[in-house]
Amino acid sequence: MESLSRASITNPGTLSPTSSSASYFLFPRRFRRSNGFSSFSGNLRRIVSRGRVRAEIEKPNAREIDFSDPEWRIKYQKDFERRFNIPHITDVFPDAKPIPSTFCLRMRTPVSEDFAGGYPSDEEWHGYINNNDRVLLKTINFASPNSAGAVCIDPDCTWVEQWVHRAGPREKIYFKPEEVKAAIVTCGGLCPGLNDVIRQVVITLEIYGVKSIVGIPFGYRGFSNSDLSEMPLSRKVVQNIHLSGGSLLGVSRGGPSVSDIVDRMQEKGINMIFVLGGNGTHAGANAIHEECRKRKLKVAVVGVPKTIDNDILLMDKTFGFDTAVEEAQRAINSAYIEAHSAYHGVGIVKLMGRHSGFIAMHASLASGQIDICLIPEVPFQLHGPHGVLTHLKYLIETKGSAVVCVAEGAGQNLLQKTNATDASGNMVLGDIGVHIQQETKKYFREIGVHADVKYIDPTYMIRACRANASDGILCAVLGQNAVHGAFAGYSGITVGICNTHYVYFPIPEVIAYPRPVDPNSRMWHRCLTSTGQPDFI
Ligand SMILES: Nc1ncnc2c1ncn2[C@@H]1O[C@H](COP(=O)(O)OP(=O)(O)O)[C@@H](O)[C@H]1O
Ligand SMILES: O=P(O)(O)OC[C@H]1O[C@](O)(COP(=O)(O)O)[C@@H](O)[C@@H]1O
Ligand SMILES: [Mg+2]
Repeated sequence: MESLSRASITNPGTLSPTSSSASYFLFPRRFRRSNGFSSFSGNLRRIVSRGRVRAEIEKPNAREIDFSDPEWRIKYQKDFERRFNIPHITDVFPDAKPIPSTFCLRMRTPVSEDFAGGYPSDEEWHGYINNNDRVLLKTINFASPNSAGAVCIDPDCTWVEQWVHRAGPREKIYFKPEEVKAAIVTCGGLCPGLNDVIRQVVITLEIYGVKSIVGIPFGYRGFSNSDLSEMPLSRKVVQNIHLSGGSLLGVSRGGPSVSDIVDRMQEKGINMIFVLGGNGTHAGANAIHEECRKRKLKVAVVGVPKTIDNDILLMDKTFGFDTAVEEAQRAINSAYIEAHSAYHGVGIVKLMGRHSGFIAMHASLASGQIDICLIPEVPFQLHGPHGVLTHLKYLIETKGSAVVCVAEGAGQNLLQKTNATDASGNMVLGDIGVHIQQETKKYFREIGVHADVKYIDPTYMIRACRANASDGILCAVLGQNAVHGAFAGYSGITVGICNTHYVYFPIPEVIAYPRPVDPNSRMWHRCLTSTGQPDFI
């Protein structure tokens, strides 16, 4: 099978160091891991003053910013508005005429059982949102770059309003429901909540009156394998799917080229596609959107970010993350009980997080049972006087037991590189959990101290769970908003939650690089306060 060609994502240039009070540097090399994204480098910066990290500098815009220009703030805002503008069908079809929305809130029960004729309604008001509604992206006005967790644009941390588009149903729509053939595809790894999103997309499409809804089996691969046929979807089919984990449609990595996908879409007459997946899937979705524009096809491509790793930029969180953190508690608690009940017990739990340690950080904080939390963003040594193993010895001597939580992408510099990639082009990581387990056993054997080491890897058990209540709600809102976005005529967008409000983002802005845990953030500080761990460098 031909491998999917990589979309090129705009690389947002560099920020010019214009202030004498601060110097700028890029995040160290470890933040520039290759995951197949051409643009994942050099976007995160920090202000350093007298060797100390003060604030994190925001991703700059495409042009260099000259902070000595009195107009820089206005210019930045204008550029921000341009970057976060969401692509619309009328960009390519200026003559496209909108029609009044068929989405309605108050409905009468349809006469037939199939719901596909849409729901009759007598009501005039349906809770539409205005196209010009906006949501504030950043809500803290940092008074100083020294304020903990400060994220700044300039060295003085000037307040700059950044507005993004509010999600929701619009009064006017750009697709006639009877002319829509909608498809849903789920790509990448599993994540709790996929079925919840599929369900809401289908239900909402039916409310608009769409009759033709299909699921593409096994991710983008479903577009190329002739033995995989599309799955007809309706409210009846999806009614109970959220009661189990996984994806009704199946998932996969790799697949056909973007041009082949769009060929298949044309053959099948698909003009609305909902793409559920992580940063790789979204890169694909954006490339599909671009290809449709190039071919002058009136197609809406809308993403719903899916990743338990929570590594999509600018969002409060992605669906499935809460469930993953909650489910991780069971593994951590087991590790704690094992360690606590053994003489000199050491429990080690590995959690997912290829580039980002969000699950490990939140699960450690939530459990209150973790002594050492190791994440990809914070380097550590195992050996030596400041290493993890020396601290484990100290914990065993003082507390009698210890529990370690490690994210799968942590400490990769300590392992032999495999240089292998999966079908999607993601680096295959070395197993840091097994490595720490082996090194811990070896270390205590060598120093002649008894240690009872137990290792738990619950990663696939966590991923296969059904969504918890809070993720269930998030999935429902995101699924509904994805459909509203498509009908409103937007394409190349994705949905997200931002300061508890729901928004549309242009895809490239949220996948420019995998969102990392900021070691300068309050949340990481809180995690350190909870574990009481020292630096391991
Ligand atoms: N840069 C890219 N351009 C186009 N498609 C991509 C790109 N990166 C990944 N994909 C495709 O997206 C799908 C999912 O990607 P993957 O990285 O495995 O998962 P995720 O979307 O969860 O990050 C795969 O079918 C893969 O081939
Ligand atoms: O074994 P698989 O299916 O490749 O999945 C492993 C990966 O899945 C993840 O949980 C999520 O990855 P995606 O967001 O790409 O689906 C990663 O943390 C992990 O490396
Ligand atoms: Mg990914």
